[in-house]
Amino acid sequence: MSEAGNRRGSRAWDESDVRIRPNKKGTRPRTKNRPAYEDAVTGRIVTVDRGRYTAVVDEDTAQERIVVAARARELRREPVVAGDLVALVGDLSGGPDSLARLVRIQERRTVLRRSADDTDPVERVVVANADQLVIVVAAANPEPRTGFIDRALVAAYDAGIEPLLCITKADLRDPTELLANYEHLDLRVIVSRTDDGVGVETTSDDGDSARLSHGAVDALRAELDGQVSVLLGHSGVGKSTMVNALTGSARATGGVNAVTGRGRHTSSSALALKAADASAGTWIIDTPGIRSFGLAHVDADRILQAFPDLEPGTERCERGCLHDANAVHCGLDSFVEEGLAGDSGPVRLASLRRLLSAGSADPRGSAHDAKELGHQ
Ligand SMILES: Nc1nc2c(ncn2[C@@H]2O[C@H](COP(=O)(O)OP(=O)(O)OP(=O)(O)O)[C@@H](O)[C@H]2O)c(=O)[nH]1
Ligand SMILES: [Zn+2]
Repeated sequence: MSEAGNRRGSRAWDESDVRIRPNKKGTRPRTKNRPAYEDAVTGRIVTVDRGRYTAVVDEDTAQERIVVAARARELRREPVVAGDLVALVGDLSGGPDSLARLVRIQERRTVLRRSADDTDPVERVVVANADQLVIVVAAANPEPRTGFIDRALVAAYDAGIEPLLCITKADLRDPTELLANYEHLDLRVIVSRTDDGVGVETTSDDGDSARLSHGAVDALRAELDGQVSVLLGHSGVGKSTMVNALTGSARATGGVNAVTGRGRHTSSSALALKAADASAGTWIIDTPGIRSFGLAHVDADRILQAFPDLEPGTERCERGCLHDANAVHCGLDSFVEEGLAGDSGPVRLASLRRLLSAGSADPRGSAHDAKELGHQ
């Protein structure tokens, strides 16, 4: 992960930021043809809707404002998504009907992709530059699915994004049994429940009131502080109830208007929201309609990085070993048997293998899962 200084405001534009169409003669170096855009301003994309890119500029200053932009022609083929840091030129006033021009996309630190599914055969980038993936699962109603959690963990590890498990509705069922599946992972867990007496008053996007326990909301707020966090969860788990508790009334009263200058967010694209009373750079990216992330290109070695106790054991593996349950002569077996990964080695290896199989690219399996996860 790059330094915090790169996170916002800086203009670390890279030569590889953008593909410029080759010039017709093809003789001069491309850079000479590129407009300098010296007056470009950095914006953070909060949402994308029908070819219009909503960005926040001069973030965390008195001039913070929302600017709507269209992509410059040379960027037409580049996806621009929530969380992207972009260079904007033109009318940056943010006034009604003003339209800026988006001329460059800053190199992304991380990328989350949506899985291909029946409605869309292509894996697509949905969120850029996230630091954390908050996997929101209810202890009950709806029933938790460990397969969903496992796939989300794999997607996070693969993307180099820190996962965090948020269990909601612990007032309905004790989540101890569910959490036992994850106790051998190095995974932060926050357990949330309603607290009818003194809980944080909040409302779901559907208008249901709830009081969430202060302890959980505060703990989550602390984990999110200063970070860009993506929230992922099935419909009904209490995600919007929690997001509204964290972002305050602006969103609960319908709107992203505080952030986007528009009415209620109806499209299913990701939406970045500013957390209330948080440090600069604290963003929560909600992902309506996105229930899983692409696992087609998952690299076992990247998952292994989340298991530093096991990783040295792969030196014993044959080249191309997948380290999964079907691997023959996987060096991890003897490494763990000899106790080199400590007492928790065997259970950690079992967890690793479960995750590796959750991320396996069985086309029938993933199509089935995509349906089960209720993709929109
Ligand atoms: N018992 C209990 N109910 C909760 C809790 N958190 C949220 N709820 C309720 O669960 C229902 C669903 O919550 P939402 O916040 O709408 O869930 P969501 O994940 O945003 O669902 P979608 O809006 O469909 O994406 C609402 O009636 C909430 O009041 C909780 O901790 N305990
Ligand atoms: Zn191996």
